[in-house]
Amino acid sequence: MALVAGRKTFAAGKTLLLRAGVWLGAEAAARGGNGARRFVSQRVLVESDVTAGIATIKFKNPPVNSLSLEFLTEFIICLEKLENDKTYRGLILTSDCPGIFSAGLDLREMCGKNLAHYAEYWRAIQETWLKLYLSNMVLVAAINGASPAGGCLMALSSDYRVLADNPRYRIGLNETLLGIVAPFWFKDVLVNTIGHRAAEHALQLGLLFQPTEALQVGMVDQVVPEDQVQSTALSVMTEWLAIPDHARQLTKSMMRKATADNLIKQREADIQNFVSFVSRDSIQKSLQVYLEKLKQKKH
Ligand SMILES: CCCCC/C=C\CCC/C=C/CC(=O)SCCNC(=O)CCNC(=O)[C@H](O)C(C)(C)COP(=O)(O)OP(=O)(O)OC[C@H]1O[C@@H](n2cnc3c(N)ncnc32)[C@H](O)[C@@H]1OP(=O)(O)O
Repeated sequence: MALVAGRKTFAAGKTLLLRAGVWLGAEAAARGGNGARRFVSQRVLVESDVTAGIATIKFKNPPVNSLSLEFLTEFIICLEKLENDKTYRGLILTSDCPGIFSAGLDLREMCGKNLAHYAEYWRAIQETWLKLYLSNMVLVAAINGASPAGGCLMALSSDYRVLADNPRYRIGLNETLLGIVAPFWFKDVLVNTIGHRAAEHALQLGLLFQPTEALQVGMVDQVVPEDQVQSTALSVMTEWLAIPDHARQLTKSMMRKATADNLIKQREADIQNFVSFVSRDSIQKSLQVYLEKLKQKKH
């Protein structure tokens, strides 16, 4: 396994510094005789079935799989490796943390940091979304836990969503509850998924849906017993992979390009918007209060 510190070039000629310890290793991990491979990085586990052409990424950033800059850096590298390796036609996204798919953006990346950090962080968020949303692979989200805000966006960016039937696993874009605003491209993805009226309602109220409600509103495609999430994701994947790649990929691109282009053409302005929004005193205060509430919940 190779541990490196280096630079990763992102779109718009910008760079994101890779933190020491990020896995870039080639297929260092175990390679079984049955075509199964397992890549190991610190926060992102990649298991793959080479024969089936299916990889599974398991988020492993305890306690809540928050989308920290370090997590995003590893995640983007894994996605790029899979995307560029024509062995893989399908990717399942799921969590290695019991009960949590992802808690969304890491609030600590948005609090008490300098402007350059906010800009770097937001660029990584944009990059992650663009890579997920425009992936040539079939993406199936096997949602095995709570999935608020940025966690919900990751699921919504997949082609199909299977959610575990557990009332504690709520999913939605709850930004307004934190006193912040979901950016326009989060909103666009939600509108594309559940329609304008339902999205307006959900976004203004910051609704987090229980599984049956999420199914009803169209935020997820299937709700299944918890122990069947992975097997269902796999059988959905098999169905989708039966479609010729070129036809499916062109269709996916036709459906998604305009939404992605909307961000691509104004990436820098979007970063500046985020930086000036999040660095306001009032927003910093709201985020701190929210984080404090999360901490106190336990006591
Ligand atoms: C007009 C122009 C507008 C432009 C604006 C542009 C952008 C602004 C908007 C940016 C978009 C943001 C999207 C987001 O993703 S914001 C993040 C939203 N996330 C949440 O609200 C989730 C919060 N967390 C929870 O609800 C729960 O933690 C849970 C995920 C349901 C899990 O519950 P539980 O298992 O009970 O765990 P705890 O609550 O006890 O948490 C354990 C531990 O983790 C910390 N933590 C939780 N969530 C986060 C997080 N998102 N970031 C950082 N840390 C988190 C929590 O504080 C606990 O820490 P301690 O162990 O230290 O107490």
